[in-house]
Amino acid sequence: MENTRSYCRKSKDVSLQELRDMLAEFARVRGWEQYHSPRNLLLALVGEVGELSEIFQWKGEVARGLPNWTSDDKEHLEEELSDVLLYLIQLADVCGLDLGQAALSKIVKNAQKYPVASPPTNPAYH
Ligand SMILES: Nc1ccn([C@H]2C[C@H](O)[C@@H](COP(=O)(O)OP(=O)(O)OP(=O)(O)O)O2)c(=O)n1
Repeated sequence: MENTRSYCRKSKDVSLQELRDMLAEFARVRGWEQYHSPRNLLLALVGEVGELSEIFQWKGEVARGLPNWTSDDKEHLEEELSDVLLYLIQLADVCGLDLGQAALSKIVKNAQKYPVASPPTNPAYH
């Protein structure tokens, strides 16, 4: 499992559980579990959110689909988004939480809070 080729397999769908297990193994074989406390992972996550923000900084509004971005720019964005996701998954894991189930529950809650029949403007912005 701990080889680059197994990380690079092309998969149509990858589950949060699969990513969680790969990350746990990644940390375990490097002896990094001791550093992966909830607080440290949260700080790492926030740091990566900062790196993600830098990509958009000073660019002005960006069109959906990023039509004018180079493939290098898009690859950089993919990497920073992944860093955020991977730290988020690890944070949930070391907190003993099931992030996939939590997200599903939150989507249900969101739908109840913002029913389709509510006014046309999104109340979250008011
Ligand atoms: N203790 C660590 C260190 C790294 N990673 C993983 C999660 C992220 O996906 C990635 C972060 O690695 P870097 O700290 O090297 O950050 P970047 O990839 O953003 O590199 P740089 O900051 O040089 O752009 O590696 C991890 O799980 N645990």
